[in-house]
Amino acid sequence: MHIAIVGNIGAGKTTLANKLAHHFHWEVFLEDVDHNPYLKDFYDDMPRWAFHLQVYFLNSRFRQTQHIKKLQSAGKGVIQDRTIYEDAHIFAANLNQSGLMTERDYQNYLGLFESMISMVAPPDLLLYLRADLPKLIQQIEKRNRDYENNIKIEYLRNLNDHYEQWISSYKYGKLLIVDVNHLDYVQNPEDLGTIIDRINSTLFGLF
Ligand SMILES: Nc1ncnc2c1ncn2[C@@H]1O[C@H](COP(=O)(O)OP(=O)(O)O)[C@@H](O)[C@H]1O
Ligand SMILES: Nc1ncnc2c1ncn2[C@H]1C[C@H](O)[C@@H](COP(=O)(O)O)O1
Repeated sequence: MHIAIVGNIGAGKTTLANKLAHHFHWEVFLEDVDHNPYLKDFYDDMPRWAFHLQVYFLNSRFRQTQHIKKLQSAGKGVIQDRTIYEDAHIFAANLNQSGLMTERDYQNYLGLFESMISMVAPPDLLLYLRADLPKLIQQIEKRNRDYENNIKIEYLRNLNDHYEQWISSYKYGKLLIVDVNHLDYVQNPEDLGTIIDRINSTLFGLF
């Protein structure tokens, strides 16, 4: 079983991924953030580092999918924090449309993505954490990563628009949308229980 958690920056993916992995006794795959050699530079100068960062994330995410595939064939359950689809359909697309990644670099990137995606199996369940801008901003501030302090509201809004568009046409498998605007699964175990019930119901028909 493979559940992938998707959503904008600060939506609560990592927090939920860890909690679900603990609950189901499955392995968790987090993003390569702390050792990412481009992320800080990217936030300082997006046009300069957009292509480098996208190639880095794409490769890191592709490796992760191959690792997940092996675990799945060994019968293990996996929770994944963010997917390779978001790199291309959300982040790279947004950078290109916002004029922060040239058409030449974007087409080059897409070529690479297309070559890789045929070898990627979609998750059994895609769990989308939908959050409005105030919730995202509040949680990004709460997490307080230096390099995210100057993220523009416009950037988050554009990403949210891309998420909504992508989710509305997602057809690779089961999809569960969770509105996290009024959920606090950090403090409130009942909120976590509600999400777990919905996962069980969507995946196994249980409640
Ligand atoms: N539903 C929630 N309610 C309250 N706080 C949350 C919730 N989800 C996440 N947080 C907090 O918000 C911050 C960002 O969450 P995180 O899981 O790192 O988001 P993401 O991985 O989507 O970027 C963390 O400090 C986390 O504890
Ligand atoms: N593909 C990506 N392009 C640009 N930025 C990305 C990409 N994937 C992740 N990120 C950034 C967004 C955040 O600053 C960190 C971690 O993501 P988070 O949603 O907080 O887990 O990496």
